Amino acid sequence: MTEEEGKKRTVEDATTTVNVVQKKQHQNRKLKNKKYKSKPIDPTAPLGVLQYEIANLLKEHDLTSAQTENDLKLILNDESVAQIYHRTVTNVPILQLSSNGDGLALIGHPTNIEGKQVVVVPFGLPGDVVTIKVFKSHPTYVESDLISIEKPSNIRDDSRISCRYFGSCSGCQYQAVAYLEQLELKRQTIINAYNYFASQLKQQDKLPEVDKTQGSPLELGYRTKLTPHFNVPNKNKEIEADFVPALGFGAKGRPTWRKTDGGSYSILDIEECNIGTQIINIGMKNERSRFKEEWKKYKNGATILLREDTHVLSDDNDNDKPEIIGSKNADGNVSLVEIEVDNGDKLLKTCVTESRQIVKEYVNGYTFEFSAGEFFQNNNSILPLVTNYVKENLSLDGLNSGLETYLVDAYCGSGLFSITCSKNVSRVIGVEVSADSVKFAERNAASNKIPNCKFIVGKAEKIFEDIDIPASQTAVILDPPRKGCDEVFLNQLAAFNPVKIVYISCNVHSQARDVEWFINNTTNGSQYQVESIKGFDFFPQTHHIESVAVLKRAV
Ligand SMILES: C[S@@+](CC[C@H](N)C(=O)[O-])C[C@H]1O[C@@H](n2cnc3c(N)ncnc32)[C@H](O)[C@@H]1O
Repeated sequence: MTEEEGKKRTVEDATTTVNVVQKKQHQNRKLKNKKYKSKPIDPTAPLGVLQYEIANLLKEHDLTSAQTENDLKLILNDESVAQIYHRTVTNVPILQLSSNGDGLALIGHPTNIEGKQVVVVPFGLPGDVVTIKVFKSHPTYVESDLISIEKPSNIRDDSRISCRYFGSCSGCQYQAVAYLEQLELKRQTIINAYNYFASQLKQQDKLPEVDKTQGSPLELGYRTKLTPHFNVPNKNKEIEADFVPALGFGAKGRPTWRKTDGGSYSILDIEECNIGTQIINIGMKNERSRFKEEWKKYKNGATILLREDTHVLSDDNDNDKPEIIGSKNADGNVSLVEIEVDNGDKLLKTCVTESRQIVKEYVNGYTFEFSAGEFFQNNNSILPLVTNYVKENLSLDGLNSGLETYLVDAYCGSGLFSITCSKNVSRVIGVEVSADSVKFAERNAASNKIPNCKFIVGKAEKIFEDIDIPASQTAVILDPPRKGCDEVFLNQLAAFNPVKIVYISCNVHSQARDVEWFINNTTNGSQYQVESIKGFDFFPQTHHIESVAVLKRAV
């Protein structure tokens, strides 16, 4: 610690001592009777994962949870105690990164001289030394706002930040970090996830080393879908004649004590988003102008859909020109972006705002159509790399050569993996709960001239009702939503006993939980080994990571 840092620490400790005295004085006052109500949390959702991260931080620093508890009853019932908790703290070293991309640190406890508080610092990077304002308390941690960076981390380079909203928008966390470093941070998120949620497999030495994260070919301008939203003020609230609500994304690092003009304090007004594609940003500009006129028609808030639609332009056939429907500019013309890609194709991009409108994407030579409001992956640039990787890891080509091979695509959406992995497979069966997506999966198989795909509407486990393909010649793709697979499905998957499982997930925590449960708790699970785990960076500049785990039946 430098002399200057030492002085700051002394000031902080002195403040803490004064606060303890103040707190004791206030303890004698009559308390109101507000109670803290904790809400149930999915352990694999960000707040659930935070509890694992806190436990890990305490272990590393030899602290007990009793030493870091916050007295919520006191804070809720005595304003002056709340003021003691919610204070500015200087000279705070950021120790770790949460999987949500926030810094984690330990600060002195305001009412327990022996204790510490765990503090979450948005936009803090490990190695930063920062000044923070604590503004909200929870039983096991406090939330803070980053006020200033006293000493930057060696992975921080603020000159890299290319978005004017970075630091107050909840969308991106890592714009100040070099891209290769971002990939390493995300690899660490995967390692941590398996440590927390597959700890038995870790202890049993049944987990491979996590591979290097595959980067996205586009680091900015990649998002083909954005959904800015707005809230309408309560009709009893007086508003200025020219008032327009904020239209954008969740605000972060801007707590209620820092009020701004207009809109809800929880939504940040956004005019452009530099992780969005060019046409999505043009659509955002168009729709913002329209929204200024039209927001009063809405009783409550709403979300505006901006989804990129792509057409390959054919020079020689005028009849092939696409029907152009999409977001219009102030002159009433549909906004278009024309680009030429490496193979010489000319692509025409529009921005669709109607959730039922059909849009197109091109992946690895295949064309996909789907309803704009339904699920489709959001970063087209990385899809050829992911689909190739999944295909290679199904290893259907080399499976007992001469025999027929089969693929089951559970949670198949509009057929992305079924279709891109269908070559050299005898049959593909996809299952998907959304009937609309299944309709498009069938249509996509037909338009791509893939005759061997069949799709079923239903929950993933429906696939096992009448399965007539041999498990020893079958590989299974899983790509569930964030909450992961349920036990009913995993039990039936294990009973079916396929040779290979490729599990793709946008929530590596539920993936790790499912992989451990499948191997250690299902009938045939112990026959499987985890062959590889690799991250794919679908969302550069953000904390999100897509993880692909490959499981192989060893016997
Ligand atoms: C992450 S998306 C993956 C879609 C597809 N694999 C793709 O990459 O385009 C998850 C899909 O699972 C579907 N889904 C959600 N719960 C399901 C369930 N219990 N059974 C089957 N499909 C489900 C959703 O509708 C969604 O299309």
